Parts: sequence; C-alpha cells; structure tokens
Amino acid sequence: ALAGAAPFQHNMDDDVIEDMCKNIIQDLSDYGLCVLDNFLGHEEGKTVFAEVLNIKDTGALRDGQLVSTKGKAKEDLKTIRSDKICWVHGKEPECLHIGHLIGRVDTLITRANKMANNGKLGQYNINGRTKAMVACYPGSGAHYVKHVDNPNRDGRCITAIYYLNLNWNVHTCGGLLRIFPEGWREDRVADIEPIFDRLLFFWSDRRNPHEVQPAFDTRYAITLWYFDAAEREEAVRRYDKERLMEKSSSSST
Ligand SMILES: Cn1c(O)c(C(=O)NCC(=O)O)c(=O)c2ccccc21
Ligand SMILES: [Mn+2]
Repeated sequence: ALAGAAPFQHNMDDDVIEDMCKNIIQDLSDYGLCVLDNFLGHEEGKTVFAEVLNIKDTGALRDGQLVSTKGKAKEDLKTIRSDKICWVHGKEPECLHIGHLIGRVDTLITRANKMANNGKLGQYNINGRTKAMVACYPGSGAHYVKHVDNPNRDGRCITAIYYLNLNWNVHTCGGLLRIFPEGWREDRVADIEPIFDRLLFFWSDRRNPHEVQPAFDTRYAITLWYFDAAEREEAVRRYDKERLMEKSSSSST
C-alpha cells in the first residue's frame, strides 16, 4: 500500500455479506424496500461525511430540481431553496472514502443478484449503475415533491441511498423520506428517517412513489441507481433512435 495511505477497512467477512444479502433479497421481495443500519460503522461513516462536507465547501454542489416559480412570490423562492447535487465517480482523490462506500454497496448488490433465485434479484440481471449522486438539502424547508425515480423504463431497477445525518431528529429537522409502496393499504406508508450510516434500497420504478418532506436542517445523502441489463440496453437503443430521428428531422427542415 502507498506509504501513509490509510489501509481501508478489511473486506467484510463473507458470512456478514451473505446475511445482509439474504436480508436485502427477503425485504425487497416482501416490501419492495430494505433498510440496513450501521452499514459502515461510526468511524468510516464519518470519513464519508467529511468528504461530503468538503465537496459542499468547495461549492461543487449545483441546484438539483428546479423550484417551480409559478404562483410563488419572489421572496419565498429564496426561503425554499431546492436540493443541491453533484455526481461523484468515487475515484477522485478527495472522494476515496465515498469510493469505498460505493464498493461496499456494489459488493452487496452483485452478491444478492447472484444469490437470488436463478441469479436474478426481483427478476433482474444487474450489470451496472450510475455514478454516485451527492445531495444536500439546505435547512430552509427544501423538499422533494412526490415522484417515481424511473417511471418510463430507463433501465434503473434499484435505488440505493446512504444517509449521513448525525443526530437527525425528524420532529425538529423534518426531512423524512415517505415512500408510498404500490399494493400497500391506502393508509400505509413507509417513513424512513435519513439517519447517519443508514443504507436504504428500494425498487426504482412505479412501485415506489416517494417524497422528501421539508428539511429544516442541512440534510445529506448519497444515491446510486443500479441498472437491469436488458431494460438498460433497450432504453439506450430507444434513446439512440430518438436522437437519430431528431437529427434526420432537423437536417431535413
Ligand atoms: C436530490 N434528489 C433526491 O433527494 C431524490 C430522492 O428521491 N431522495 C430521497 C431521499 O433523499 O431520501 C431524487 O430522487 C432526486 C432525483 C434527481 C435529482 C435529485 C434528487
Ligand atoms: Mn427519488
């Protein structure tokens, strides 16, 4: 190892991984979502949090969703600033601990996909993912309207969110993630508190509409979206065709 490079946490031992994977497979098939707490452990969680704070301090975070301006007076737009995001590979020198987190989640998802019946997790064949989206909600009532991550088969099948918020209390800080799982009774929702070192998985498609309720303290999370090979390939093909059509129609005009 490079002199002075902190040797990252030894690999999780196998039966710990196996256990977590069984938990993920069981919960995703029963509820469409799965929560793993104390995922990295306190010390490692804090190294990831420190890198996210550094990203924020360097000003790399950009406005996420557009705050709808219609019907809102100018001044209250400022108060409800929206989420801010940036995309991280995990190989950047200032993001090595985020990279380590990504590797750990990759290990789980890959292993769970192998372990699930006939090598598919919820009938998926997971072969890739997006980069990591680092998100920050400034504590000014910023929220995220109810939405589905992947409503139109863009290839994303599992959303993985890692929360970084130390001593988060939803009663005073808000920022609750409320999922409205399809098929649950009308009055049944899944309320997930964005607490430190918590890892959440859920199906990315229309089965899991969800919203982030207004946050009154700074709220950080890192999201990865995992791809199903077939759905992604089909989505890319569709996208390329659309671009081709656009080009041919624009060139013919
Ligand atoms: C900032 N932010 C999000 O927070 C969620 C989201 O669903 N978050 C759930 C959560 O943080 O608990 C998103 O799904 C999302 C999608 C595109 C761009 C930004 C986005
Ligand atoms: Mn979402």
